[in-house]
Amino acid sequence: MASDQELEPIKNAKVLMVGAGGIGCELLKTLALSGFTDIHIIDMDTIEVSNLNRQFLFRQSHVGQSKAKVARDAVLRFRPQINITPYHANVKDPEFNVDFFKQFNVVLNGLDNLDARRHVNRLCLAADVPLVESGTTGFLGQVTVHIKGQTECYECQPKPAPKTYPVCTITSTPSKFVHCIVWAKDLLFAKLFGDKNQDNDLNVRSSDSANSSESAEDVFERRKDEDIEQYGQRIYDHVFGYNIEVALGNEETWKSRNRPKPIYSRDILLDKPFHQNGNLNKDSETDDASSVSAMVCLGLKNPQDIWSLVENSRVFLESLKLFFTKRAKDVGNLIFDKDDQLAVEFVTAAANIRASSFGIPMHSLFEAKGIAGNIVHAVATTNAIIAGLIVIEAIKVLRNERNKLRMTYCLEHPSRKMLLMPVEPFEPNKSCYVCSETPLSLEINTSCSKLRDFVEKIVRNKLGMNFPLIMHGSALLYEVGDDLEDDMVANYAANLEKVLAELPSPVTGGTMLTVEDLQQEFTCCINIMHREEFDEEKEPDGMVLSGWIQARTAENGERSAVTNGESTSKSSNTAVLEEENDEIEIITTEVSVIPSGAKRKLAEISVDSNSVNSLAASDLVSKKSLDHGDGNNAVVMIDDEELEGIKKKRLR
Ligand SMILES: Nc1ncnc2c1ncn2[C@@H]1O[C@H](COP(=O)(O)OP(=O)(O)OP(=O)(O)O)[C@@H](O)[C@H]1O
Ligand SMILES: [Zn+2]
Repeated sequence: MASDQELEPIKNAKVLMVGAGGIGCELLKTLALSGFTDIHIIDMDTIEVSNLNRQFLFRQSHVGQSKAKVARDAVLRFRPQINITPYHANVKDPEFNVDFFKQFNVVLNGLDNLDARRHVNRLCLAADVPLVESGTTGFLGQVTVHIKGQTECYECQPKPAPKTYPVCTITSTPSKFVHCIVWAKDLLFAKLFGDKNQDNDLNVRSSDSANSSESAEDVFERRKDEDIEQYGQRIYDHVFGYNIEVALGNEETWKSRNRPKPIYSRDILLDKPFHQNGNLNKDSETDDASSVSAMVCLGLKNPQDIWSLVENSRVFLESLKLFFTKRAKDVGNLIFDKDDQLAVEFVTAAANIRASSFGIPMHSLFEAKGIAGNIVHAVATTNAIIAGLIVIEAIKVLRNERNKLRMTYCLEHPSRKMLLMPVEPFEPNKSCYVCSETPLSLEINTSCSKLRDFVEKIVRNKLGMNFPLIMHGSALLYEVGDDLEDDMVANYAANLEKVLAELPSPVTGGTMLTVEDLQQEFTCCINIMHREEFDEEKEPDGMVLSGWIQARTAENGERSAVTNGESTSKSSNTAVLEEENDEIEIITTEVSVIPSGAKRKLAEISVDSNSVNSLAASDLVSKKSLDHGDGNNAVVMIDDEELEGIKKKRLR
């Protein structure tokens, strides 16, 4: 039992929790039961049915209500004497500025995306408030402590890039089910139901147009004289039949691979009644677009069943038809969403038919949804363990027990009979552009790239700034803010459309730009280097940001640099475990959010499409990672020798 004196720093502490989801619910409960009396909590979300299995402060009747507010009410029921202040808001909102952060003794993150984590990290640095950061993915989890000037900040280690697949694997030579899912989701689904202006590398030429001298017709366009059934069958035959035959013509490709088999709807659905077993669900007629389901229409009930090729073909045609008849308003704007039942049905069916063609085992809708949505099912126990560890570290921070601070990793399999691995925190990375003053370098074609490209791709996406201000010497090139004069707004808008070298204060090779985020109170300098050409596949942004290298470790010398993680907006608490330079990465990935109108290159096609969030365990744990199935989950095994190595890499 702790003495009154020991409890004093806890009782007097004012803490900020960010996120009231899986970790957040556990954390709020544990804080309240540990003696904390002044807790502020920010969460921007409302409660969803899918949260109820693990976010135990919420009940069915709370669905649709603010997570932060309901969590507060639930905890006050068993700890009525404490103060909990909820904010149903985005932590990136301007009200949560440096002054707001300064009122807290410690900030505790229970977030699920890189964007928000980076933002909180910067505010904690600017306000000089310690941050306890956390993340879980299935059985894996981690808690890290970040104190300005004493330990690494959250961004000291660059986050790994999302897992990507070579374009040709996706379009021509899939060998795993995940390749078929990526094809179905990022190419076929996007082509049929998404923004027509997006880049898409599906073969759009049919046999008719290939033979004709006229310019190729896009086979994915519905013809005027075609009913929806005919259209669906034509798409089916094109993507699973004709395109495979075309691919088979390239003999070289198949010398070392199994040849795929073209599949035509007439061969699969021949003589089969349209609705199987007579169990068509006639009651499925509904006007509610969100509940439209091909499975319901076809009487397929169990999402864990693996459908036959005939069933997959039926679901493919039915879901395509339903999109064009019941969800016609959405067509043209759709982005795959794991919570969109009809989209998941279509993608499952399309991926399975393609898998069947390439001799790859088919999967159930449940499994396909998990792969397409990058879902690693959350484990409530991991969240509870991690929340407990956050509170332990928070208490050490409040008691100023600097030497006792630990970053702790929750493993899937015990190592030396231990499931939890504590590691002393690292010192700050001297080349971190966030917590040190090291300038970054940007290679860019200053005579073609516009200021807008620089702002979108570098300042917002790579550097994660929300309210940027860009200066060249004393000349202001760009600024965002509510209180700007009209002529300044017009001036900055005009600057955005100018190429760098033609700005009022020209930006060319050798220019040093200062970029500042007024809300995050974060400044960094970027050394501009002019470069004429970029490799479209390897450098799709047409610019390369560098200078942010990994810190030295005592034993290994320089760590190799990995690329920056991308910023995102909405996310889900999902994860993959990836190999990177022989080290383990625990990565929280996010559901695709493709900004409307944004064009994506095929080179960027990935399971999680465009964003990754990492809690960089990479520098701590050597690994043997056994990839299971489609690479979404991996078993971590750490042997004794490796454990010794970890111990040696401690903060000096
Ligand atoms: N920028 C942000 N501002 C405030 N809260 C945020 C922000 N980003 C994420 N969050 C919150 O962090 C919490 C993370 O919780 P969790 O990882 O359990 O995700 P979830 O959305 O509840 O569940 P799932 O994604 O698995 O359906 C969510 O409640 C989410 O609303
Ligand atoms: Zn740093």
